[in-house]
Amino acid sequence: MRPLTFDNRFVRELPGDTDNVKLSRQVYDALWSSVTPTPVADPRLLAYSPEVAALLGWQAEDMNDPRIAQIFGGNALLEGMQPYAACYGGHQFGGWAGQLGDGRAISLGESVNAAGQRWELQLKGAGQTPYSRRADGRAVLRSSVREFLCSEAMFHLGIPTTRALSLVMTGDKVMRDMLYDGNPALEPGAIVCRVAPSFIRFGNFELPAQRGDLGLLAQLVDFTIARDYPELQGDTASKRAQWFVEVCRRTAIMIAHWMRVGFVHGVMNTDNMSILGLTIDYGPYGWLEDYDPMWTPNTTDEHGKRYTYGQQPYIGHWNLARLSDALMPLIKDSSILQAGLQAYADTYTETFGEMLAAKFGIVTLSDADAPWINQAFELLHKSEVDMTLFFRELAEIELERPDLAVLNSAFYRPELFAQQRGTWEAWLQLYVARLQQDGLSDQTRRTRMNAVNPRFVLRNYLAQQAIDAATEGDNSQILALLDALRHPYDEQTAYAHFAEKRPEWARHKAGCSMLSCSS
Ligand SMILES: Nc1ncnc2c1ncn2[C@@H]1O[C@H](COP(=O)(O)OP(=O)(O)OP(=O)(O)O)[C@@H](O)[C@H]1O
Ligand SMILES: [Mg+2]
Repeated sequence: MRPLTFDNRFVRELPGDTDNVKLSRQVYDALWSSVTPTPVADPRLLAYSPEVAALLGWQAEDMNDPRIAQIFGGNALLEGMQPYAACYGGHQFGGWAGQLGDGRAISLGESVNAAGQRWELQLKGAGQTPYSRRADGRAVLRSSVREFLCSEAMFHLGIPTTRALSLVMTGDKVMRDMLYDGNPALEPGAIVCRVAPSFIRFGNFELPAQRGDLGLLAQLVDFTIARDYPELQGDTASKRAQWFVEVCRRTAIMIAHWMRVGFVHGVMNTDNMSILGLTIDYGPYGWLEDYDPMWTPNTTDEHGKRYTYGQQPYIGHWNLARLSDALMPLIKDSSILQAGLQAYADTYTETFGEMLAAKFGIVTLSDADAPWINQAFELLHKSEVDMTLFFRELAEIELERPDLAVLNSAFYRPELFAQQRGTWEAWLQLYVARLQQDGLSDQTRRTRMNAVNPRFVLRNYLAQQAIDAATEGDNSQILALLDALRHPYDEQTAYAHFAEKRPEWARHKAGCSMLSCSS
């Protein structure tokens, strides 16, 4: 196996915990604790991402080395790794939750590849840390398969995200109450190795701010700017101001992409918001099937409906406002923070507007387009239409012979389509008239639309089928899905079965239509 070069700036430049016990506790005056992964019984590599391996400088022969399962199962370290768990807090479901920290994520080190790119490696489910609270620090197979596949699916969809290098089954069992209904059971354990330039979250800044530790806060802010935003220029105050605006901008772009593809994060607490604007923590996430802005996959949020699809742009703003509260004692000038929040709103509106235009195959949207676009979304909701299939098939409309039949496969309930047929026909006329104004050929429009409207997303039931097979010892579906999701905008007829709408059996099944945070 080719060696990796490590340059562990986070632990080298920032203060760490002086106490070396794993015991769950409050950690002050420090941003991390040194902690090694807890060994597992029989680590086996179930899958890996060749693209992420390549980022590190590894090829198939490196990944086939038996030491890979040992390292990414937490039983061995590579030369240069300095494992640690980060100390952070967060607002969860709208309230301040105090210290949280990496309860089960252990960063192994910051590898620097031949091109000079920094990729931090982090195990999720590697055992207890000082931040585990009352939990075991482990992760189950089902949640690890979901994290592994979705990280890579999101990347290939063009969405900023943490990546996943490997999926290792540990050979140990983990006790979980999957539905939080008082029926805990043993499940197979697994570990994902995630990869990102940085795993710093909004919550890393909030915790020292809440504790009034301005020195620590300033150190972390200036470290983040120096390591992760090296392009920012100027004196310290100016860099901090530009940085906050940039964090806001990136967060807006990330969330606009989620809305474009129908991704619902499910648990947008501030400890799950990356300072780089990357999608992080693939827990109870889900993909919209029938279009419903009020849908959330997270059973914990079933009644609160805080983290539904439609709320995400607003929650992004709310979370940035909490980050801005944390930075206020440091940045002091509220107009700077206000400018950042305004940049969030403006960037979101502009980016999502462009995406919406592209999704419908329109060159540029204007206010005059609002009525027919709003009507389209109302109809999608009322008629129970699959969002992904709708936009993909909409590209097949021909201006000379517009025919609603191209959309047939997107309807979950044909009887609703039949009932609302007149409204749909009227809408189609408006849409076609609007397309004619742009004068694009059918072919040009189709190509443009298919570049932003995926054929393949990680449908909730597909992930569950891959999990069920893996639990029986068959990883072939994980590999097939990983492969299909590599080219989400291509037709890939060989994978047509992964593009089908949710089957009826999955409508109310756990793991397919609803997920708890238990993982
Ligand atoms: N130390 C832990 N051990 C086992 N399970 C945990 C632990 N910490 C969190 N979890 C599980 O994960 C759920 C979500 O927790 P949280 O958002 O803190 O982070 P996470 O999912 O562990 O990981 P990350 O944000 O790093 O992706 C919790 O409801 C719990 O089920
Ligand atoms: Mg989390």
